[in-house]
Amino acid sequence: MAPALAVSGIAKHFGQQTILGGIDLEVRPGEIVALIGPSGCGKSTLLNILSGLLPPDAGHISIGGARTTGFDDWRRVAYMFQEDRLLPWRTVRDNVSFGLEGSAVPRGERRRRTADALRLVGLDGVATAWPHELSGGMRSRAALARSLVVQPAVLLMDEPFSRLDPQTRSQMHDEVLRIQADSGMTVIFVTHDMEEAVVLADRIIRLAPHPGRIVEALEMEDLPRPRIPTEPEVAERIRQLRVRT
Ligand SMILES: Nc1ncnc2c1ncn2[C@@H]1O[C@H](COP(=O)(O)OP(=O)(O)OP(=O)(O)O)[C@@H](O)[C@H]1O
Repeated sequence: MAPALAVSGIAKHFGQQTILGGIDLEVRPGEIVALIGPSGCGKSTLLNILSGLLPPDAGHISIGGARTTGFDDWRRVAYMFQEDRLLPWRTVRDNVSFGLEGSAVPRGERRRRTADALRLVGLDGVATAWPHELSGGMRSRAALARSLVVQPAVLLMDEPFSRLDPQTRSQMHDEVLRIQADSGMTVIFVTHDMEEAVVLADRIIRLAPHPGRIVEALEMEDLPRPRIPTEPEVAERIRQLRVRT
């Protein structure tokens, strides 16, 4: 099967600085990949390139086996940012349906998909609430629903849960794993939280700076799920990862 996402020779420069110096990566359909590495090594830059927001200076990206050529190729790639970016003047439902704005999806289908996405994250009861009425965890769910409404083949997340308290963060991890298992979508996320990396990822990719490059890929598939961070085997993986970074 073709990789869900493949990048080859991706490079990016800002001024004189080489931020990414030739990244090669293949992610298979349904895989969950964590990108880790020290601050400034180019994780967000790589995610911005994978999302189609930022053009690379060299290299190319394929989605589902097809080389990307234009905006439309990224239709089924969703991007969840560190901040939830909810629009305060829109209800929860209208924030979620915003994910489909500008797409060719007809109105009835939009309504249906929005309701499905809200149900999937457990927010169907607060569809008409305003963002300021929501808790941090609910805002995060709304942001996730806005990403899911496009029915993404690939979900990119840049430290999406870093602002949540540990308990809510752990609930969001369960949600992501449940939704991934149901949908089969591919997930690539950036994190500084080694516990998050171990609990979620099938593979952990470590980057190093100057220039940003991949230095290690750790297969995690041998670690049984569900992964409870306090269980000895899981705790040991987290500890090993912390020592390495
Ligand atoms: N638009 C830009 N213009 C100039 N330099 C930039 C730009 N965006 C990022 N950089 C620089 O590129 C480098 C990599 O930034 P990036 O945000 O990708 O790193 P990161 O690994 O995600 O860091 P963090 O973990 O702190 O989020 C940094 O040195 C940053 O200052």
